[in-house]
Amino acid sequence: MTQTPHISVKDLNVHISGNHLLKNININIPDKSVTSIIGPSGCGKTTLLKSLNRLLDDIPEVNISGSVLVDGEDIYGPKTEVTHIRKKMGLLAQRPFPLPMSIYDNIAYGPRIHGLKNKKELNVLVEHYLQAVGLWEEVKHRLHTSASALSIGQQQRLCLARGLAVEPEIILGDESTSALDPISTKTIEDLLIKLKENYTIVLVTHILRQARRVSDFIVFVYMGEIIEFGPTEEVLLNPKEALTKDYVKGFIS
Ligand SMILES: Nc1ncnc2c1ncn2[C@@H]1O[C@H](COP(=O)(O)OP(=O)(O)OP(=O)(O)O)[C@@H](O)[C@H]1O
Repeated sequence: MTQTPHISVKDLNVHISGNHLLKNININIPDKSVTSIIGPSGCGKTTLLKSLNRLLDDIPEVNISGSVLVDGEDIYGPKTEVTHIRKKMGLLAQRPFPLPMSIYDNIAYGPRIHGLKNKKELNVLVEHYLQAVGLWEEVKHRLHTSASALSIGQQQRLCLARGLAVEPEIILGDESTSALDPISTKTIEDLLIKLKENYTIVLVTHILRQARRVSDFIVFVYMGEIIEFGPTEEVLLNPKEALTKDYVKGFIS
């Protein structure tokens, strides 16, 4: 793989309540590209994604060993602060969760927490990130109305904009289009393809066609193990491993 890794996972093992959910995970996730994690239900896709920004920490009876290097820094290192790690990553969940406030305040929320108070600068920033997700024209006349009045697809783009406004380097998406209609799904997919110019993107998806449309690289996970990792066309059209072949042909689901 020629691209520089942005995230390097080394010998990662995750146990929850004694169950070995991720087994000896080793992977270099390339910078400024889309990597999709695919695999059957319950194979550990979301667990792997969550391990990348320490979202597993709060689970009772979790045991994590190995390392996840982001920009060369081990996020599980004893001196690493979780807030510092999370600031680098924006998470787009399955369903949009706009904050119970206006469209404007949703975007301004993160920058305000980080100390930005100047109204003009906030205005510029709110417009910039709403433009970035293609929402500006749709909402510019109602910025101070409640975000919850937006459609689900618009809310998901708002959540993406809210995440981008704290200037992460990495976007993590967990089945981020599963609650959306086909048009909103396409809008989010097109946005992710555009955003990879500036961000490293890691997605979990169970939709193979989506993985093919948006990803540069595919990780196929089966029963907590990485079976195959490589460029999208190779893994989906010409897989090396028998298990991957069975999965892409629909023999295992
Ligand atoms: N907090 C938890 N406590 C106990 N078991 C868990 C927990 N989180 C996940 N698991 C178990 O870990 C396994 C992997 O779950 P995970 O959500 O990572 O799979 P997945 O591949 O994302 O599945 P799906 O496609 O169905 O969302 C499953 O057997 C699940 O029940």
